[in-house]
Amino acid sequence: MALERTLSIIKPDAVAKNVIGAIVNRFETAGLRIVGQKMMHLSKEQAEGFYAEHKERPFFAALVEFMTSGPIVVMALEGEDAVRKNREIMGATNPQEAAAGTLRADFAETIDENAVHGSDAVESAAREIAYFFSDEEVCARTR
Ligand SMILES: Nc1ncnc2c1ncn2[C@@H]1O[C@@H]2COP(=O)(O)O[C@H]2[C@H]1O
Repeated sequence: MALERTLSIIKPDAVAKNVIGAIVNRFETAGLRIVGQKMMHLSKEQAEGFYAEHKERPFFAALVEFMTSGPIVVMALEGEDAVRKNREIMGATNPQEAAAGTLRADFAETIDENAVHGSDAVESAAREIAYFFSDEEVCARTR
């Protein structure tokens, strides 16, 4: 299985609930390693740019408003099969459909405020990591 990197965002609702550590613990327990991490408060332009693929969707304005409503934690996660593993840990986009024990089942109530984001493919992961992190801010694990 391939060593991959993926982008994870702990969204403003989850940061407000003070569950950053609980969420990070799920990733680490599953064998994913944090190779980049920072807290940010996105500007409208940063949020619009990150979610540009959704700009024609009816929920776009609400999504940008939500993602700029408070700080977020962005992380580059590394591990075997990291993209799929992250998505499995997160659960379905809509928390009402998320499997028991997943982050969205445990920490989110609505599809609009669903606690976490994760890249959906290796290609989008590379783009999304580069959106938030410079090369120097992603640190290969050397031990
Ligand atoms: N109908 C919808 N389909 C997909 N995403 C939605 C929808 N409504 C709101 N969203 C939000 O838009 C976000 C886009 O990507 P995320 O994985 O961050 O999580 C998604 C949801 O929080």
